[in-house]
Amino acid sequence: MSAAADAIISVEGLVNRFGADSVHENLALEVRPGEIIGVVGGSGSGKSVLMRSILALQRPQAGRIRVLGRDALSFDPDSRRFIERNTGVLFQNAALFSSLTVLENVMVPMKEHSALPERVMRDLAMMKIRLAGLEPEAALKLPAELSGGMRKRAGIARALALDPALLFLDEPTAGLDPIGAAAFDRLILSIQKALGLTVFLITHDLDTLYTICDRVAVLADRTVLVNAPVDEVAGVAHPWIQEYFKGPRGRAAHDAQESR
Ligand SMILES: Nc1ncnc2c1ncn2[C@@H]1O[C@H](COP(=O)(O)OP(=O)(O)OP(=O)(O)O)[C@@H](O)[C@H]1O
Repeated sequence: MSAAADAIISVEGLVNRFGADSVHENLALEVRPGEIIGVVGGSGSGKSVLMRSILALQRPQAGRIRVLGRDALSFDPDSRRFIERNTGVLFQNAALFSSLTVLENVMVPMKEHSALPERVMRDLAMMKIRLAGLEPEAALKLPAELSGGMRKRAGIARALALDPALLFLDEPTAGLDPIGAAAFDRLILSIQKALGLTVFLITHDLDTLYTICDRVAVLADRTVLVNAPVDEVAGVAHPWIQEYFKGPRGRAAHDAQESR
């Protein structure tokens, strides 16, 4: 079987343009089952647009996108539902419903996609809340009553509500202090291992790349320049890559990994 056939996400020939602005031209990306792929690139390089295209929240001008063996750009409602049912997403601001408690937020996808009795949904939602590292008391709180880190954990619990095969995380450690960010990295890794998930992770956080990502895809020049293990990527002779990985923060993250 070819690598493309093995891929859990496969993107080919992707084109995204907004008016005269071209964001992606002939972009290709493959994500393998069970890996954590870190997606990096400068601000405005099109990381979120790529994630939104894969999730069919945004229609590209051209390209083929397959997710879990289905055509992600198909209008067929069964394919759409299958992908939605098997995909969890943590958006940048966690995007929780502000008038619902954490527990109710986690139950939203269950109510939409399953016919389980309310009591069973509650028990399952409590399991996800614990899995995301929240105390059970957090379940009855509103998002506004939580810290930023706890809101992200609540967002993870909701993303895991339907036991997805694929988890999308948009800058999960943004806005967290370094200790909170390191704890969140550990959480992502432990959940990924426990559940055998494939994780698509947009980040600017070099520590995240070095500590938990199996491969790193760099978006630059409107395409994926390279998709490889972090040490290989850091050696690629491209101005943005060199500035990012060999600048003071990149060197510190690399040295921290070496001393682990
Ligand atoms: N709906 C839209 N309409 C017009 N332009 C858009 C739209 N969505 C994104 N863009 C543009 O596409 C480009 C890529 O945006 P995107 O949000 O994907 O960047 P990013 O790599 O995620 O950036 P950041 O790291 O700052 O979050 C930007 O120039 C942005 O202004």
